[in-house]
Amino acid sequence: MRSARRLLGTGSLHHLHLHLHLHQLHQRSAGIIGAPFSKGQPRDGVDRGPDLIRAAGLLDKLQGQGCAVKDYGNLQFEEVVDDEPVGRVKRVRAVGSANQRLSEAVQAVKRDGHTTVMLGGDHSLAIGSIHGHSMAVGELSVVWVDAHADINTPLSSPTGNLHGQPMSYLLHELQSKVPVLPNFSWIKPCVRAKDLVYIGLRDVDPEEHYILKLLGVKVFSMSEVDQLGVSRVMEETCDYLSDKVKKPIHLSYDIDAVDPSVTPATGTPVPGGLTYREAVFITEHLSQTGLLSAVDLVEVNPLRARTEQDLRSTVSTAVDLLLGCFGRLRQGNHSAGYRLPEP
Ligand SMILES: NC(=[NH2+])NCCC[C@H](N)C(=O)O
Ligand SMILES: [Mn+2]
Ligand SMILES: [Mn+2]
Repeated sequence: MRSARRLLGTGSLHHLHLHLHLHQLHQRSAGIIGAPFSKGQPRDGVDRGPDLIRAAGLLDKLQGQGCAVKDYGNLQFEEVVDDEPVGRVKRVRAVGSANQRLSEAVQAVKRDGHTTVMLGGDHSLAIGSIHGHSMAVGELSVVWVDAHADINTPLSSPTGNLHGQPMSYLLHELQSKVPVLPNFSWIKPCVRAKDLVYIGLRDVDPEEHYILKLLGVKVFSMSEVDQLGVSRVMEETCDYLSDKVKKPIHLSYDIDAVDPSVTPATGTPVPGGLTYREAVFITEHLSQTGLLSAVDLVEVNPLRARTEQDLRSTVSTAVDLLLGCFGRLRQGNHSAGYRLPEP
C-alpha cells in the first residue's frame, strides 16, 4: 500500500484502494491491434513487427500472467497511388489514411473496455493511436519513450519522414505551425504540452530541441536517466503527470529507446540507450499506477537485424516490455485465487 500511495499521491486510503482495484481489473485485459505499416519512414521490414511479436508468444504469455487478451488482428491499409511528396514530407497521403483507420480501430477497442496494445509498424502510427485513444477517453497523459522526440513539424523536418513528426500533429500548442496535409484533415489536436513526458532522448534535431524548449515539455533525456536513475525518473514522471488530475496514460514505446546492444533490429538505432532493466522498469512502474490505458510498441524491424540473435533479442525485449505493461513483476507473480496444493 505504501508504494501505491507514493505512486498515486495522497488521498483517502479507501478511495485509493477502490481506484487501484478498478484499474487492476481493467488493466488485465489487452486489446491487440496489429498495424503493419512502414511508410512513415524509408526502410522495408518494420511492417513485419506485429506478426513477429505475436509469434514470440505475446498472447500466451499475457494470458499466462492472468491477463485477458483479445486479438483484433492486423489492420489492412489501402494502397495510395500518386502519393507525391508535399514539400519535403514523404508518403503523406498513405500515412494520413492509415492513421485514420488506426484511430477508428483504437476507438472501437477502447469502447470494448480494453487497454489497447498497438503493435507497429513505424512511429508515425502514434498519430492514429493517440488520436483514437483521446477520442475514446478524453484528456490523456502521454509518456513517450524513445531515442528521438518525433516532434518535427512538416516544415522543420530535416528528413521529411513522418515517423519523426507525429507529436507535432497532436499537440494543441503547435497547430499554428502545422499546415493541413492531404488526408490529415481528420486529425484533431488532442494533447497539451504539459501532459507529455519524454524518456530516453539522445538524438534530438536542433529544430526539435527548439520546440521542446519553446513549449516547456518535460524531458528526461539519457542524461537525466544517468543522473537521477530510472526509479527517480519514473517517480518524477508520475508526480508531474498527476499534478492535479490523474488522466489515463498513453505509453508510446519506440524500441529504439533501448540500447542497440539489446534491440539492434530497428531502423534508426542510437548508441547510449536504456539498459534492458531500465526499459522494463519503466513499464513495471507505469503498470503499477493503474492508469495505463493504451500502449504502442513500434519500430521493430527484422530486416535491420544482422544475425538471428539480433532479431531474437529485439523481439523478446519487445514482448517483455509489453508483459511489464500488464503487471508482470520480476519478483514473480501469482493470481489472487492461488492456494498451495495440500498433500
Ligand atoms: N520514430 C523514429 N525512429 N524517428 C526517428 C526520427 C529521426 C529524425 N529526427 C527525423 O525527424 O527524421
Ligand atoms: Mn526513435
Ligand atoms: Mn520514435
